[in-house]
Amino acid sequence: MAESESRSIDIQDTFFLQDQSSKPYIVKFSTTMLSISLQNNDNQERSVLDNNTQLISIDDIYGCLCMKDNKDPIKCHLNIYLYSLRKPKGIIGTFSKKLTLQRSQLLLTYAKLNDYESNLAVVTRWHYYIANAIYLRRNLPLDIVTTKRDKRALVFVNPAGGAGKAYRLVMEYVIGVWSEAEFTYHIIITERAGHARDYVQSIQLADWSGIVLASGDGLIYEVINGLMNRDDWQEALKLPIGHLPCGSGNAFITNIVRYSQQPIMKTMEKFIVQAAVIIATYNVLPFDMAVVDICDGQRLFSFLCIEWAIVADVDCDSEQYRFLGEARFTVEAIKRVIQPRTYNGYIDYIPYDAADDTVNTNQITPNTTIAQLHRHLLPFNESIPTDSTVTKWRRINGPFAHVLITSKASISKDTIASTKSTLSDGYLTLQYIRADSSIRMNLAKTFTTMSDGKYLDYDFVEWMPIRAFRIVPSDTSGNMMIDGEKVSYGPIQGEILPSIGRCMGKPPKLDQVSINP
Ligand SMILES: Nc1ncnc2c1ncn2[C@@H]1O[C@H](COP(=O)(O)OP(=O)(O)OP(=O)(O)O)[C@@H](O)[C@H]1O
Repeated sequence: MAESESRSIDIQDTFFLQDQSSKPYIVKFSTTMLSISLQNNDNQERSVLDNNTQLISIDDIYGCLCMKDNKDPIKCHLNIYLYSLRKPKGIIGTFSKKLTLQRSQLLLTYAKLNDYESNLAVVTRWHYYIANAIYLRRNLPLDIVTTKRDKRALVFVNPAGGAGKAYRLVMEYVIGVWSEAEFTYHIIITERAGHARDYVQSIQLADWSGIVLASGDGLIYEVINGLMNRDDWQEALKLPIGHLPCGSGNAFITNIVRYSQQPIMKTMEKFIVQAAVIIATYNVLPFDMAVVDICDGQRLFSFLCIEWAIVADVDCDSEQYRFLGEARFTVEAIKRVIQPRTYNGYIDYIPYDAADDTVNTNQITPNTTIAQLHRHLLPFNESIPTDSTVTKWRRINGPFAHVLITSKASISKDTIASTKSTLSDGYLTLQYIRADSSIRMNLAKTFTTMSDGKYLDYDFVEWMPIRAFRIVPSDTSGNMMIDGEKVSYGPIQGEILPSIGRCMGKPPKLDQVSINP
């Protein structure tokens, strides 16, 4: 079927609904909507549902499958899978007006013709139209459509991530959704730290539709750095990355869901289903990264944050409470607020200026070098000029209590560190708190308002959008982290790489329709 033809389909037929098997319904499908109406005796159609519930938006359908009836040898079913805002089930739904995202299914039964093969042929045609409409509404970039449509996603499951439940969560909550969506994949269970990084350095890029990490943010960082370490990193970067939240922080998928404007599901089980549906029906979205040089000479790539001071200490030292899952950060933060440390050194930075010359991702060709991405940074042995009349660089001297540089809004599921950031806004946000006589009180206020980012409103928290930075600690030991992974302690510098990554996400939904099939 030509693409132009599939974009303008308009089909209708008569089906039975699973729970109302004696009444025929007229079902229409028109690329963006499925409508269901009861057929009257005089063959007229009549809406069976109230005004809010008679239409199903294609945006809320994540898959459909044809199935044989297990009793009647002639009937064929079209099972349609939905993930949509609905009233909660049971007693909560009776009293609550709030809608929540839920999986549901609509079973349409076809039995108009006299034999199973003929009924199956009709249902197969419906399946084809609906599946194709789901694919087309994803609006994928041409290179993905032409080279990746029949490819599987490479999925890494980290059995050591979070509270160690990744494999169980994937089997219990993800595989079913992906079968219903006909999303194909190949699973690898990581055997050690560094396994996924090594693996992606030698994959054939053409073999895979994308890479999915069932893990926390640490494995995403590993895979991004594995891809960036390839000679063909320019091509490798085009593989979309998906995230199933199975770690402690799970910031990557949190930022993706935030961007989609869907409510973020509270429980781990519902959150992973939400991510599985996004991945199965993903749009390709760009995300910002940062190139980061560390003191031992390594050049690394960050998608989330560069931590020093108290946040790095909390992140690193909470490893001992890994069995607590996300709660590990809270336990360590309380300890650190009671006994705060001060961190000496200085921070150089270039303020963000939208008019600045930055790397345009469309300009990245197979010949682009990493050095060409790295526009503002100088070798560590060259000091940064600080005369503001001749340079864009500025300096802030410590001592500090808190220093954090982020490229996304959320640095974990429960922490918003930059309320205005999106997936790809083209800047990093530098924030810091000075170590002064109110340090304990200021840190207590900060940690108790991090869940919604309100701490950024306090006068003692300073923050600004920046293009590049260099942090030079004067202490010789401590914790320095990139995306939650510990790196060598010492001077660290970095620069934003706008929109250089691709992720499996969902654009904001402007026309959300409420459904109740
Ligand atoms: N089989 C394995 N055994 C031990 N460690 C592993 C294994 N596979 C991966 N890792 C390492 O586990 C580390 C943490 O992984 P991950 O990010 O998935 O979980 P997390 O740290 O709990 O979550 P978050 O990063 O969101 O806080 C990563 O650095 C990764 O290299």
